[in-house]
Amino acid sequence: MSEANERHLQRAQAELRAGGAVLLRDDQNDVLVLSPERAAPDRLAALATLTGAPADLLISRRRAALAGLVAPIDPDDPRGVEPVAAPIRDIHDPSWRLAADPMLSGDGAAARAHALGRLRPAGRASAAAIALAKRGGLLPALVAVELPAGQLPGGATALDPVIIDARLLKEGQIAAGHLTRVAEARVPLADAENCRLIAFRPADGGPEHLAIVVGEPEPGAPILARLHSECFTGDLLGSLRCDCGEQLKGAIRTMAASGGGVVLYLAQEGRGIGLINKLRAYALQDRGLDTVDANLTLGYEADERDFRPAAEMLRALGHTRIRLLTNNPAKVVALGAHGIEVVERVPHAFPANGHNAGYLSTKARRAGHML
Ligand SMILES: Nc1nc2c(ncn2[C@@H]2O[C@H](COP(=O)(O)OP(=O)(O)OP(=O)(O)O)[C@@H](O)[C@H]2O)c(=O)[nH]1
Ligand SMILES: [Zn+2]
Repeated sequence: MSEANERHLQRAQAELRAGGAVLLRDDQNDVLVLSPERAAPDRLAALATLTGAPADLLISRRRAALAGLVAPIDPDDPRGVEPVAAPIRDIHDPSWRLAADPMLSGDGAAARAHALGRLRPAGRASAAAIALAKRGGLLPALVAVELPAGQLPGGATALDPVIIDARLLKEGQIAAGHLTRVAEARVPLADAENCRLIAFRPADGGPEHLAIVVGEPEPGAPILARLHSECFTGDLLGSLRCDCGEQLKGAIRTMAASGGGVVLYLAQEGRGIGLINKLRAYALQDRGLDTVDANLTLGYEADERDFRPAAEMLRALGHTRIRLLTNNPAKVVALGAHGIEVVERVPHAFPANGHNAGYLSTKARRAGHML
């Protein structure tokens, strides 16, 4: 993707996050959207009265099923993450918001069914809008109106939308972007005195990824490496809900004890759904869902990560053959697909504590982790 397009996407994402409107253009039809968790009620009302037709709530098919709008859908059915559109009968009647509530709280199925009309599959521009919301760490639930391609009704000018080409959000184009190595410093760690941090900045202006270079890993040799997705709760606070803190410190210690290695600290909090949504997923887990179903309920995939930036960083550091510390076979496959040879998978498991046994067994049972 060109730098101008990356910049444009970032602008659209920021606008949606700030409660503003985005118009996504496609050759079928355009769609004008607002995020109901961010946009002011008067803006939502202005959007809903823009054309003669009602505005739609765009949500995942699974969320629609959980909200009682369509028949239940099997947890492993891939159609669950497809976006659907449900007409909002009256934007001023807050019942429709129950289907856009992260927790799907209350016993609002009847109210939801009354507040929302007959569901239909979302078009391409709407699917792109949902991808934009996900990129921005928002709940994938949007209020939208469909417009004929290339037209913007007079009333829409007041909403002052950022206009983007929906095709920019096609999968594969959004993620990697090229990375620029921007800063480097020596940072002695308690567990690894000889340590350097190298920061990489994505072209789209997204958050930076870090390489934690422990010791002196030899370029060309199959070095020890770990892909570690950011976990504020586990890495920083020592949360017992997951195993991230131990895995991070454990990797650094293992590398320091064996001559060196590289931990890639990836800005992919919550397996790519962001911290806010991870906290929402935790709240759903406290109601009995497992980590996979919690993500799916929010309208996210079980794992939204793209490991291309990791492969790119390894290549930039001169390491194309690695021994990967992981229990996750998907990381081995993803690196292989992006030109990094994983010559060995090194198991990286830690004993369960009193809080994360269920989390770990779900990883093994539903995400194929070798635990
Ligand atoms: N959505 C979600 N993310 C979680 C949850 N618990 C931990 N995470 C995130 O999961 C990620 C953990 O990733 P990693 O440890 O890199 O990877 P992994 O897929 O578990 O694979 P390993 O290499 O075997 O550790 C971090 O971004 C955490 O924030 C959860 O319950 N829900
Ligand atoms: Zn964690």
